[in-house]
Amino acid sequence: MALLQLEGVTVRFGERAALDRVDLAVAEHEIVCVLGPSGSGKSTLLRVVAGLQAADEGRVLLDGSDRTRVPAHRRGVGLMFQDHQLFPQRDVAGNVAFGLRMHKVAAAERSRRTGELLDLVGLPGAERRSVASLSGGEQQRVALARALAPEPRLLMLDEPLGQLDRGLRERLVVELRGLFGRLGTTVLAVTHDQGEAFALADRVVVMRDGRVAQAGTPLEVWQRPSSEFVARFLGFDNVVPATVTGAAAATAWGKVPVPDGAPQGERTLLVRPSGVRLASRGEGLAAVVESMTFRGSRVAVRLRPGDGPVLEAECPLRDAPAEGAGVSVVFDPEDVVVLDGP
Ligand SMILES: Nc1ncnc2c1ncn2[C@@H]1O[C@H](COP(=O)(O)OP(=O)(O)OP(=O)(O)O)[C@@H](O)[C@H]1O
Repeated sequence: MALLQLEGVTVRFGERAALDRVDLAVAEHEIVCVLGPSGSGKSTLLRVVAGLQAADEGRVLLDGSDRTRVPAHRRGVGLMFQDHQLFPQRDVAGNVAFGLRMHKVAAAERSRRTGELLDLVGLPGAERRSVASLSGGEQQRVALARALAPEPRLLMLDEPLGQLDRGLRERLVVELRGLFGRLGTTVLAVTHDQGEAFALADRVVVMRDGRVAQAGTPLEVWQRPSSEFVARFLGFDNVVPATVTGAAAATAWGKVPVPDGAPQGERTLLVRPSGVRLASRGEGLAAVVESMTFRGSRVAVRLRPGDGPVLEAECPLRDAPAEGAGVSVVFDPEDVVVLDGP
């Protein structure tokens, strides 16, 4: 049975549905990340599960029992907000133990648990430090320890690493995944950052205008975006209308080979940059190298073809072409995805 289940949940603000008949299940011990553009309903989803926002329609079930009308403080879910909202006048221990105090846990047990949690989040012995003296990343860890202290069955995180710089986020996200794995915490997290979501989650849910556009493992979503919207949201730009006939598609870039068994007819085609191969002049679609972005040992190449829209290609650093050079492009069907629908 799912630990958390949303059935047809709708939340309206005036005419507009911030959530529109959302169905979602989160299994025990699962880490689910909700992604989507600004305004797609991510925070509203968390607030409805936490009981901070009433649902106009539908049900929220925890452990199979309907909690739609149960107030926030009795739902047994933990929530960590974007701006981590630590109490500035309390020290680190005072912040971490806050929820335990609310639950009337005795002082000795509180301090034992606080020490244990600070070890867990990588801040051993920080009990007496003032929160103002902590770096952004340390404050984030304290906020996390505070959210974990009452041992919620379900922990909800709203942009958990939102304020931190990229390097720290990348490190913390790996630590968090390990931590949740060890504790067996079930997590529903919201983030803008795809990299973060894909690194943290067992499953990602992409939202669009209050609805679930796609849900799946990071690999599934990355390999097979369900729509042009999801493909573009993931940062793919090579998306064009196509007519698929047999093993090839007619596009603005000419004929593009498609994988075996691809759906036929009027479709939308995604070509991953890794499937745009630069060949010796004369073999395929003629294009000019417009610009390049260096990403470690690989180069993202922006191409201006003679026909059709700009193409993003990717190649190893050693094969990087010269800017302004004329090249030929051939497409690798392995990296072509025929999206469902036109
Ligand atoms: N209290 C409110 N009153 C009126 N409209 C609201 C309220 N809360 C949210 N909305 C609207 O509902 C929609 C979804 O908002 P929500 O905050 O859930 O989006 P989000 O995906 O979390 O966005 P962001 O990534 O910018 O935080 C938006 O159009 C927003 O303007």
